[in-house]
Amino acid sequence: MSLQKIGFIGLGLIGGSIAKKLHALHPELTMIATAHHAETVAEAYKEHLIINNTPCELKDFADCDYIFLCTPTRKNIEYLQQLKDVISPDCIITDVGSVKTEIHREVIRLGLEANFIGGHPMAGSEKTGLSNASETLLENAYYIITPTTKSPSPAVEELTGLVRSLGAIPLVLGYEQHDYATAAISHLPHVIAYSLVNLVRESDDENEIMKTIAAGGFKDITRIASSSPVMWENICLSNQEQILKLLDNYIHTLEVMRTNIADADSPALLDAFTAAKDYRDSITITAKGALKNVYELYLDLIDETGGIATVATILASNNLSIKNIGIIHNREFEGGVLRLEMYDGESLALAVALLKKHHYTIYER
Ligand SMILES: NC(=O)C1=CN([C@@H]2O[C@H](COP(=O)(O)OP(=O)(O)OC[C@H]3O[C@@H](n4cnc5c(N)ncnc54)[C@H](O)[C@@H]3O)[C@@H](O)[C@H]2O)C=CC1
Ligand SMILES: O=C(O)C(=O)Cc1ccc(O)cc1
Repeated sequence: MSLQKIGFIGLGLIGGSIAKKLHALHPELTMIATAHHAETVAEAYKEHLIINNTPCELKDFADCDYIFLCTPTRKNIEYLQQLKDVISPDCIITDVGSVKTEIHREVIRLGLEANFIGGHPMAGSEKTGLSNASETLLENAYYIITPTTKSPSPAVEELTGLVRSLGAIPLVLGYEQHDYATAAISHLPHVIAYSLVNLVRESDDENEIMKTIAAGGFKDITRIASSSPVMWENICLSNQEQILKLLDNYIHTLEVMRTNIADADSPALLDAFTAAKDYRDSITITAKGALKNVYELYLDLIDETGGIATVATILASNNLSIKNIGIIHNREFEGGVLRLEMYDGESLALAVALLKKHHYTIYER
């Protein structure tokens, strides 16, 4: 590719994953980075991702074609001001932050619109840091791109191509539209998960009975409460306005739910639960959802030696590669099932058909 030098400010889960994939694709690319912890930079150097073994100074970013801002949202904004006087005229600064309006407003205030294109990969997890970064993290995930009114079209096309080369699905959106949507599908759920965990923490007794018996449902909806507190404090303040709007609506929904439970209003409860179930069930595993697509199936494993090998052989002999495999034991699948993850929707459909032909019971979701 024509790009020669890429700089990273922040090299954690997201910055690290982008750097790892770019390095795998283009080992000749020169990459540099700075991060809060010098060890992160040293580690990235050891992995041959970057050419500096101690954190760069900002002046080192002067000849970068692209600079990826990959720190918490409010920190990214602080870097804009400092980069303004450093970057070359053709440099594109892009960020991966979860909120877009605030950074776009700062870009406009600083007159940096011709040098900025916003970005937000809709992939990630509750984990942090370079050690959890992976070159496959962004595969099949939407990557939202928010150009400014002055972002050069060739640069937008180039970034779109770069995003595609990371294995992600580029989607251009306006920054305000982005922030309302992500407040609903990402930011509010994190606020709810953190609050629910705190409610249980405060309600538990000294023997921690609640914690001990916490089952799949609680764990499913609170996994994201293990996310980085600093990152989420930043997001809540960066997208305060949109989160508050949706939080108010959500509090109202909870009040209605409370009234229906207090009034023992069965029809109202059934209506609410059925509407939610129908909508949730319509978010299929193969549809391009907001987050990374997972092409998975579950099957009852025949309880015999070599059971997993038999399944793997059926798939392999039909040229189907398994991306991930594991045994699940939980209440939902009482006997335990085998979980298989395939690379794409077509492979998933073929795998389902083949295994059904071999009389396996398949569960899709
Ligand atoms: N974690 C996730 O699932 C996703 C996160 N994001 C966004 O990506 C950005 C980075 O998040 P993660 O990579 O998950 O976080 P992380 O905690 O894994 O990494 C953050 C990186 O920023 C560095 N950093 C923090 N403060 C700094 C400072 N003042 N100067 C220089 N470096 C600093 C840290 O040293 C670390 O390298 C955030 O803006 C977040 O909103 C976007 C999509 C998904
Ligand atoms: O862990 C999860 O399920 C996430 O929701 C990850 C995530 C966190 C922040 C984002 O801006 C986008 C994705």
